[in-house]
Amino acid sequence: MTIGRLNHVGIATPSIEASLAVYRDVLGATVGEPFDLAAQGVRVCFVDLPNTQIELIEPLGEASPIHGFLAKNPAGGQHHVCFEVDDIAAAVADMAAKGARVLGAPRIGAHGTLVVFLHPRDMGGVLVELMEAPIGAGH
Ligand SMILES: CC[C@@H](C(=O)O)C(=O)SCCNC(=O)CCNC(=O)[C@H](O)C(C)(C)COP(=O)(O)OP(=O)(O)OC[C@H]1O[C@@H](n2cnc3c(N)ncnc32)[C@H](O)[C@@H]1OP(=O)(O)O
Ligand SMILES: [Co+2]
Repeated sequence: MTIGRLNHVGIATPSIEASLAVYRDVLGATVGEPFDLAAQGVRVCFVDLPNTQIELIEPLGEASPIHGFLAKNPAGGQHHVCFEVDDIAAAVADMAAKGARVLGAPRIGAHGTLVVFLHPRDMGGVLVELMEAPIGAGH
């Protein structure tokens, strides 16, 4: 497996509305509309940049996978990086064969394609998301 483009950087925040205001009103970026992704336990808002996206994520309740992160980092902060891959099943098999802990089965992510996470202890302290690139993404 070879990782492809940096699809997005995930930023955990206690308030999507406050964070998107910073990107839109202070930094001048184009921000999308926030939406709930209940299956992943997060509310999401994308910030469009010329070369990638910022993914603002706010927890939907205490069962959210980012609840613990925000308990340790109440102001929020960088949570994960997401790289595109061509074939997520092949990527999962390759990562497992190389000893990286794959966190659960692939599931539909915020872009409507399959995503999977790799444990930060096996990724140099960074939570890594692999995302199957949309067909026709042209990379
Ligand atoms: C919007 C949908 C989707 C998309 O399409 O883009 C998303 O991005 S959803 C994003 C949120 N979802 C996830 O994060 C799912 C995967 N995450 C997990 O399974 C867990 O969060 C976790 C990574 C296993 C952490 O579990 P948790 O119980 O919160 O923490 P622990 O205390 O057990 O942590 C163990 C260990 O890992 C360190 N850690 C935790 N989170 C991070 C992080 N974001 N970045 C770097 N390191 C992290 C934590 O500090 C512990 O380290 P040690 O103290 O050294 O053990
Ligand atoms: Co993400």
